[in-house]
Amino acid sequence: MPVSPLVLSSVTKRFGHFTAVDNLSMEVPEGQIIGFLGPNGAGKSTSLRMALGVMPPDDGHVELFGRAPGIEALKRVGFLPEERGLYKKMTARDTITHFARLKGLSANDARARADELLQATGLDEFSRARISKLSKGMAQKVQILSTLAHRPDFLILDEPFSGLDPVNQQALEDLIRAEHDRGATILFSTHVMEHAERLCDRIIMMARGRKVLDGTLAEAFSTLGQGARITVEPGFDMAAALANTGFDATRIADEAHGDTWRIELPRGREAQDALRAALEAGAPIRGFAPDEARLRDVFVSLVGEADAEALAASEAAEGEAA
Ligand SMILES: Nc1ncnc2c1ncn2[C@@H]1O[C@H](COP(=O)(O)OP(=O)(O)OP(=O)(O)O)[C@@H](O)[C@H]1O
Repeated sequence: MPVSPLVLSSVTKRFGHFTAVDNLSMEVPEGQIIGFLGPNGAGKSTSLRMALGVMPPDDGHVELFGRAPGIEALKRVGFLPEERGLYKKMTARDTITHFARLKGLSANDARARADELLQATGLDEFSRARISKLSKGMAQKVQILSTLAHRPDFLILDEPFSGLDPVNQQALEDLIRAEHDRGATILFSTHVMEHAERLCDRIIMMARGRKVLDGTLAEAFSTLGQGARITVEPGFDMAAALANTGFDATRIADEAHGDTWRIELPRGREAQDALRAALEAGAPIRGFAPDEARLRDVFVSLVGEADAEALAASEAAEGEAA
């Protein structure tokens, strides 16, 4: 049996009276891409810091490649922290070379690897530019390349997509797939569920320090029954309107043009039946579609509206920052 790169067993972390991570157990098996999901403040970064041994848990224990986190295991890890930061006066090439050397590559190998990565990601013409001259997104790409320069067996990326524009987000998805094809195991945190939907073998969802889901994408979607989506004028309470019809409604998005509700379909009833019930209940309908479940719907259905609002707030904060 191969040793899993990471196992957390009943790990808890408190800050004063506040429990940031509550009795978390999770495993990252070799060769998988795992998405670690949840809104800001869910406890993702704290869990990753404990995984690396940067912060000891108050309870429970951590195994990185089968042992308590230590120097040998950490050589096999590439970690992108949430706090970004590079030496501003170094060039892009020297930065990547420097990090690769710190992790044990020879000077020649490190430089060759820096050149290869800069070329593969379209940054070769900036290879001799100082970090201070690069855009924020480009500097972040250089930091990501520095994280994987030593060809780590295990990549731990804390919010790697945050701060990148859509083109660079796509490029990063491609890079993660390429690293996976090279044989790396990958754990990345995000509050943007769509990246996980496209990339992951498995996902682990967190809310308020607790794990709320751990499984394959198919398993995640199977927690939702069949459904329909109905968009109504803002403010209309679909849950109340359908209260006696046998359909459960959860608001999944509120936008200027209307509120979208997901209607859970009991066995044997169709999306059209839900539409009919909504019309009979006087709903001011603006849109209707049989449901194509998304991961964020799984999250909302598992954690309820309060945490769903926290997720929406994280996404909004990201939009402002980008
Ligand atoms: N060193 C600390 N001292 C006190 N509270 C902390 C500390 N680190 C984290 N917290 C709190 O623990 C909670 C979990 O934070 P954490 O950073 O792990 O969440 P997260 O899911 O990674 O979200 P984010 O993306 O915002 O970092 C938050 O409420 C945060 O304020």
